[in-house]
Amino acid sequence: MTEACLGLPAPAKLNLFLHVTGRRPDGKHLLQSIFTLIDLADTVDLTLLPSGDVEREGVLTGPAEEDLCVRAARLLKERFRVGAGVRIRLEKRIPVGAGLGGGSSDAATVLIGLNRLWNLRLTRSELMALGVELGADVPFFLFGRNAFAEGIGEKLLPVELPDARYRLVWPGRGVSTGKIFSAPDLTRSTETRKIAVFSDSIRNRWPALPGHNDLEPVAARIEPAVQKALRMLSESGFEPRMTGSGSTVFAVEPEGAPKRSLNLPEGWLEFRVRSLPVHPLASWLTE
Ligand SMILES: C[C@@](CO)(OP(=O)(O)O)[C@H](O)COP(=O)(O)OP(=O)(O)OC[C@H]1O[C@@H](n2ccc(N)nc2=O)[C@H](O)[C@@H]1O
Ligand SMILES: Nc1ncnc2c1ncn2[C@@H]1O[C@H](COP(=O)(O)OP(=O)(O)O)[C@@H](O)[C@H]1O
Repeated sequence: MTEACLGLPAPAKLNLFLHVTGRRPDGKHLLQSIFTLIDLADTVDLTLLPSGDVEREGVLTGPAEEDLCVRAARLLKERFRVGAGVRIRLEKRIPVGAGLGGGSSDAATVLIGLNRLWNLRLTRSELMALGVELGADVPFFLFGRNAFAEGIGEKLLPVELPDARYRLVWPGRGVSTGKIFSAPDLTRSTETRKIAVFSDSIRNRWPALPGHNDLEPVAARIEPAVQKALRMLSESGFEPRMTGSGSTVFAVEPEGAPKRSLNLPEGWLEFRVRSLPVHPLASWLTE
């Protein structure tokens, strides 16, 4: 029997490094990156509605057409001519526009949950092909485990990462991904490297992170709070890096290091998180 109500996790991600290696003919940027899942998560509640409506509740107040949960549900409903509907209740913990992939992860969780609630029996790769229509990070969350990414993030290979604790600082505001990618001073031609170069570096040099984030200097220029967050973590003895297009900065927290909180400006947030080896819903994804 199919459940009529599901309460599901949507974990955040970090980009351990992010290289911009070129552009596609449509202007989107080609990347190389390692994505890791972390245990900071939103909760998505899905309730089956026989009426066929897609309804939403929660803290996001923008137009429903821009809500990635609603867009994910409507995409599935229209593509597979589903008669049933859903009420989506979102409990948001992942800051918005933070480079933590919260919206993409929420959308991926909606796809995974509705696949079950609406009894669609779509495979992981079918869900990933739908997911990339919603955003470049969505396929990663449907892939279900830590990954080396190429293309715009849709070409994924599994990668083994050490179990790690990370310290995150969200500097009180988000940054726009579009603004970062359209900046004239963005480096767009970092040389493409083989995945082995990055995995060897992780094996031999951890907790030092491989590579760098090409989006970091641009975000730090556009949003001085990002620069300040990097400086604060660095002055506290960490080796900070920005995730994705920002605004969150993070650092590997060495095992056994003192757990002192940072003295952050008002409105900023600090998170201590652990890496996840697999997505909490990985067992719901079938080949
Ligand atoms: C940078 C990354 C890395 O994980 O994540 P975030 O930091 O946003 O979480 C992603 O590539 C974010 O991809 P995605 O989430 O699809 O970006 P969107 O907000 O849809 O993109 C906003 C705009 O940025 C540009 N864009 C985005 C992705 C890309 N690979 N090249 C681009 O040029 C496009 O002009 C797009 O219209
Ligand atoms: N469920 C959602 N959670 C967060 N942001 C969402 C969601 N649905 C739509 N958005 C929009 O997506 C944009 C990117 O949000 P988010 O995924 O949090 O950031 P990032 O891409 O930096 O990781 C925001 O501008 C926000 O308005």
